[in-house]
Amino acid sequence: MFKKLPGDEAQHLVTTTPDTAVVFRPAVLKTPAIVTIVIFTWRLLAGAVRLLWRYPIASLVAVTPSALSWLYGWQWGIALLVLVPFTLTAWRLVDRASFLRLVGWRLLAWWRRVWIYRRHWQPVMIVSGLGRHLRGRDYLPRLVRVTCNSWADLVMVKMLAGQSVKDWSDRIENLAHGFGATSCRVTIARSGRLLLAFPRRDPLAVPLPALPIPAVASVGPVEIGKQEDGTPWRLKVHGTHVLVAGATGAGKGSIIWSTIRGLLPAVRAGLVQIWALDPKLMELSFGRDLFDRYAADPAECADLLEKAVEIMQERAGRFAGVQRNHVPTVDDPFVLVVVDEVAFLTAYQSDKGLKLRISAALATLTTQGRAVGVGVLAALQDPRKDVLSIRNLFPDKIALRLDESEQVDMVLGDGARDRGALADLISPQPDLGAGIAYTRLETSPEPMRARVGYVSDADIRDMVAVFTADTLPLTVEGA
Ligand SMILES: Nc1ncnc2c1ncn2[C@@H]1O[C@H](COP(=O)(O)OP(=O)(O)OP(=O)(O)O)[C@@H](O)[C@H]1O
Repeated sequence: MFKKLPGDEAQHLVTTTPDTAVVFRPAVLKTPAIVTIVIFTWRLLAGAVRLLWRYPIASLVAVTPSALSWLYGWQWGIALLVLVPFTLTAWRLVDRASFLRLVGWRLLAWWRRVWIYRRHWQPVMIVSGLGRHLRGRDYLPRLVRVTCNSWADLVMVKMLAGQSVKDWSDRIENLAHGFGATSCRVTIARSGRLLLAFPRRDPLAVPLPALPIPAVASVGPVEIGKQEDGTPWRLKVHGTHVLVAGATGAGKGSIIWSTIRGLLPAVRAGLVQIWALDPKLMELSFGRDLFDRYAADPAECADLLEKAVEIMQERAGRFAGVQRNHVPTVDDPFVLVVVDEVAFLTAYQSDKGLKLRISAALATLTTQGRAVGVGVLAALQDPRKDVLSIRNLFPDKIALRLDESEQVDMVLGDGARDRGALADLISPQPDLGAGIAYTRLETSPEPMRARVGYVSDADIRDMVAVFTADTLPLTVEGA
């Protein structure tokens, strides 16, 4: 309220340098007290109206006990003060979900707005360079609204005129630390307005066990883990191609196995075939019985990829002019080509002939396969362009823990790290960071943080056991 006015600065300009003959003192005009009183009264009234307008319920809660005491006696005011928290606690115990939706998150948002964001807004904006202090006056972006959900505070901000989204995305670390959060995600709400997400807690801090094998045979997005907001992480594999990049031990195996696990009933029903390429001879050999085709030797891998291209071209010829999208059936199942450590077959392949054949087949599959029901799920450790030149042919990408910050944009596309995909900062400790990933889907530029379930060796053995014993559920989606 007691902001410095521009005139206040002038009072301190008293003289020039001591040895000069010219001394000047700016004229200071005394403002009559009544003008100051009117200004402050006006500000007080405007503030009260604004408060009522923005927080009608909170204002009502604050005003009602005083009004009751004044009208009917203090006992009524006290009774209300006891009754309201009692009722709210009872409501929370009986129906937590409706309490949180209607009251809990609003109260929390109000409290966090006042205690965290309003209190620290001015220093954080000035120090981070998002606000300006010019001639005694602060020019700050406006804090429009704070809302809360189960995992984060969502802060709507009106940028200063002339600011760009990049000015904000370059300062996500300043914002996160300034407001006491571990990270900050920036999204555009509408022209001139941004939505900043500050996670309050990390629902992905604890490893997730492997998800149960679904009861229904479906090729639809496969549930493989949990997203940061607590909702299931569903990975689409039919109708797209997915590239998974991560340093060694980041959890690439978990993504591959969780996807296979989710597709298992559909494989049993004949709607999906999984073709596995395992040049490292480690990851996929474990579940060989689950795959329709399996290759480890580079020459066999080249043959297998060319076979997939053949099926793709045969289907393309048959579907031309008849159907534009593939519907999985027993006659034309969805073929998922899973490649573990694709760079072994491309960049690190010493046989030039094989390397050319494999790269050409992969490029053909990733450019033409999705409409005819042939998809590629490829994992790699090193996302540099020379390691995998066809990186951009994968519409959907997943970045697990990466070694360097520059690799994030290589995998997820330009600007992904600035928007909050801090894949290089994921903990290398397996229980804290393995399986945590940022994904960027073809349909959305915003990176999403999630953790995949951990499919252990015992889980894979169980999968093979139920699959070979034919004890999987065989309910087909939509049947
Ligand atoms: N989803 C997960 N949740 C928790 N821990 C995990 C998860 N996935 C993997 N881990 C842990 O990380 C270790 C390494 O995982 P994994 O072998 O899948 O990584 P990778 O990226 O495939 O490594 P590499 O490139 O060396 O094959 C596992 O032994 C396990 O302890």
